Amino acid sequence: MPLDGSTVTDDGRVRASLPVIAKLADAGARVVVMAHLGRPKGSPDPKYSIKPAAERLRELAGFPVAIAEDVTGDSARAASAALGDGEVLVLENVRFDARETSKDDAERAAFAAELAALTGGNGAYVDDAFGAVHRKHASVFDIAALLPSYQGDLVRTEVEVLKTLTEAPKRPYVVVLGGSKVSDKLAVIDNLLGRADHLLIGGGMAFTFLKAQGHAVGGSLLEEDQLDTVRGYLTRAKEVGCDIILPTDIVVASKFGADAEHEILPADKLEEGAFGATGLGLDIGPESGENFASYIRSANTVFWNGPMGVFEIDAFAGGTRAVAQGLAESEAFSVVGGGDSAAAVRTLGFHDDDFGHISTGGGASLEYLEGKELPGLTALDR
Ligand SMILES: Nc1ncnc2c1ncn2[C@@H]1O[C@H](COP(=O)(O)OP(=O)(O)O)[C@@H](O)[C@H]1O
Ligand SMILES: O=C(OP(=O)(O)O)[C@H](O)COP(=O)(O)O
Repeated sequence: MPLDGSTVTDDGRVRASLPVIAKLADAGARVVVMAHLGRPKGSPDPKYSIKPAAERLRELAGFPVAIAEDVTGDSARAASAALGDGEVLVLENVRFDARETSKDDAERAAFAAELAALTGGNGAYVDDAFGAVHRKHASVFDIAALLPSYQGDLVRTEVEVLKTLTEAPKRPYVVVLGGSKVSDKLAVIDNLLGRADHLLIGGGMAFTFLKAQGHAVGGSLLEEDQLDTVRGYLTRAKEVGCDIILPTDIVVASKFGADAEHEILPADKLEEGAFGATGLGLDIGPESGENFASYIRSANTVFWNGPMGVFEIDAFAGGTRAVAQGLAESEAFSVVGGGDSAAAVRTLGFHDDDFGHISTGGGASLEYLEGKELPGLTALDR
């Protein structure tokens, strides 16, 4: 009974996970899907329940998909024991159990053993969760020590595409970074500096760069403790000949919300507007969007991770739309990475074929590009 570790979160990821699950089920396997969603703090927060994604999977699949009420508890054990050949069971969010993400090897191993036991002891593990291959988690890493383990088609395809970016990117190579997981992404910039020709920075992390240059950023996202690191990046970028391009204008809002008042301000005068020191920078401005798009149009390779602003609210979607439009018009080979970036381009009405490849892993693809060892991949080699 194979286990399939898939990050079935948004619709794009559900669709991306479906082929491997369907292939295993069609071959008559009993498939237990281990999936995570969001970052719950190791307890069952209904906001992060996997059920809506599992129901979506059921709709798309056209074959029986059972949904467990827990991860490795009574419900999961009973449902896995009742699975027939060619049937699929989706466990509740594996991150509802704190041992999934524990730093303690023994705790993770114990949880992995409970997951592996759901196969009845004679199963296999298929890792198709590309979005989580950079995590040393029980359902990604530890379980591979307990069961014969295989790479899923999604993971294989993602790695093949990313290899083309690390081995011989056609230049100019432009990397566009945004989003809100700022501390995750700052760390990868160090490595990208030596590889990309132009690094365009929008989204939440732009404010740590603007602040590092001495500008006030009001109430915008900011990682104070990363300022020295960012200053180091700015210096090193000059030394290695990589241009770091920051927004020159910002959409500043009175508060976070669809009904917020907002205005466009020069990036070096963010506190001089109507909302003073409490204004929130929620998108790059139109001048920056056009500038970013022009770099993208003249690139031969583009990697994009993270929306340029709070694209979920129309007033703050302009920067993300401009970058997506630039990509759709560009001849470059492009990779869009990250669950939210993929969701953004689809929400804004772009189609998958406007881009070279839409990756299901934001953090994972960044760490791959950095050349880091990814636990989910090394576990399979082992
Ligand atoms: N300036 C900003 N301030 C606050 N949130 C932002 C800003 N820019 C982008 N975001 C948010 O970042 C989120 C996506 O970030 P992240 O999870 O890092 O991206 P991904 O999943 O693509 O790697 C979106 O929900 C978006 O609203
Ligand atoms: O959403 C995900 O990745 P992404 O936001 O980096 O694309 C994955 O599910 C990994 O999530 P994590 O960053 O909470 O480990």
